[in-house]
Amino acid sequence: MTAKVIDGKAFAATVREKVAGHVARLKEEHGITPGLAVVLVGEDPASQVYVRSKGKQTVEVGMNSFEHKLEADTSEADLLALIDQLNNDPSVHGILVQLPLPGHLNEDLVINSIDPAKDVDGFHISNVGLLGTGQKSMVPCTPLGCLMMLRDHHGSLSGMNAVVVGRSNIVGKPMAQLLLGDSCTVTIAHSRTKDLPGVVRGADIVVAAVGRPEMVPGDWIKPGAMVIDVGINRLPPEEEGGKGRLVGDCHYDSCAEVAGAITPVPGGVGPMTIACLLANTVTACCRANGLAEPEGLTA
Ligand SMILES: NC(=O)C1=CN([C@@H]2O[C@H](COP(=O)(O)OP(=O)(O)OC[C@H]3O[C@@H](n4cnc5c(N)ncnc54)[C@H](OP(=O)(O)O)[C@@H]3O)[C@@H](O)[C@H]2O)C=CC1
Ligand SMILES: Nc1nc(=O)c2c([nH]1)NC[C@@H]1CN(c3ccc(C(=O)N[C@@H](CCC(=O)O)C(=O)O)cc3)C=[N+]21
Repeated sequence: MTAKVIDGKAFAATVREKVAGHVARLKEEHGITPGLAVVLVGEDPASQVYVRSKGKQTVEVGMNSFEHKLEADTSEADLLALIDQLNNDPSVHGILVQLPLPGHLNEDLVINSIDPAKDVDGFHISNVGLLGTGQKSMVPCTPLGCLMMLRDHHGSLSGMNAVVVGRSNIVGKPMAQLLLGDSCTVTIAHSRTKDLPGVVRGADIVVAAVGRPEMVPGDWIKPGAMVIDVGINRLPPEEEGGKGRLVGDCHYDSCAEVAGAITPVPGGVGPMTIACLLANTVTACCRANGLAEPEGLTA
């Protein structure tokens, strides 16, 4: 079997089109322009690339983009003061603080200082609790993008065995919650899991969010399973120079031989993450203004 390739890049473009339509309507009918503020602390090159790409796409769908770049040695008090200012700015509907933060800053404290209604990452404890209890919340962008692709490819996920490899707060745990919400039987695996190959072999849906290049080989995959590869790993550059190849947490070629469907890296989960960030910003803007929120853009 050769897997169907799930084209996250193309899917993300359709999500952005929907977002752009809602943005245009908000402007025409209500005179409101959704705004997204992105805060970057420090100069991590990968983070700078993502922040630039988010800003560009925010503007392309007609929203306002506010970029705040702070020095790597910014104090916690200064960062909290900026967040307070953004919380109180009515032109800002979404706030994203790029992670990871430099070590001297308390990530939990910073994230929990964001107004939950503007927390478009869905990382605030209040949104985590709402998601865990099946209530309306802001849903983390990466898991939301994965869920959209799974539903689009398969329809109902009810009763399927899903294995999420990785238990981070930003990907693994919220992914498991969303799959549970769609009535999957969910297993969360991690570095202490016994017989990981055996666990993964039982999965109809595999979501790999580990951060280890090409860790999941094809012989762990049940024939016909759906493989969602969240990993973004840059291999060391070759001698000829250049940036080094980008690979996922799954060994693409061998997994694609057995899977029913697979997301590539790049061009899979990554573009969907950014599209869902824009979708969450429109959703937050509608909620803030007491307007009906767009359908099909959240879980
Ligand atoms: N495409 C996108 O939009 C995004 C991509 N990413 C990428 O996804 C990957 C995961 O990110 P993130 O969740 O933040 O990573 P974290 O480092 O926070 O978590 C990694 C998880 O993988 C588990 N793990 C590590 N080694 C193994 C192993 N050998 N076997 C089984 N489990 C293991 C860890 O287990 P334990 O808890 O026991 O240590 C941990 O739960 C990264 O490559 C990251 O770059 C992240 C966010 C967005
Ligand atoms: N508060 C916060 N929210 C995040 O959502 C967040 C974060 N911090 N910190 C970092 C991770 C990582 N992340 C990615 C988003 C898009 C791509 C993406 O678009 N990747 C392209 C390739 C990009 C390239 O070539 O480098 C692709 O997969 O096709 C990747 C990774 C969001 N994250």
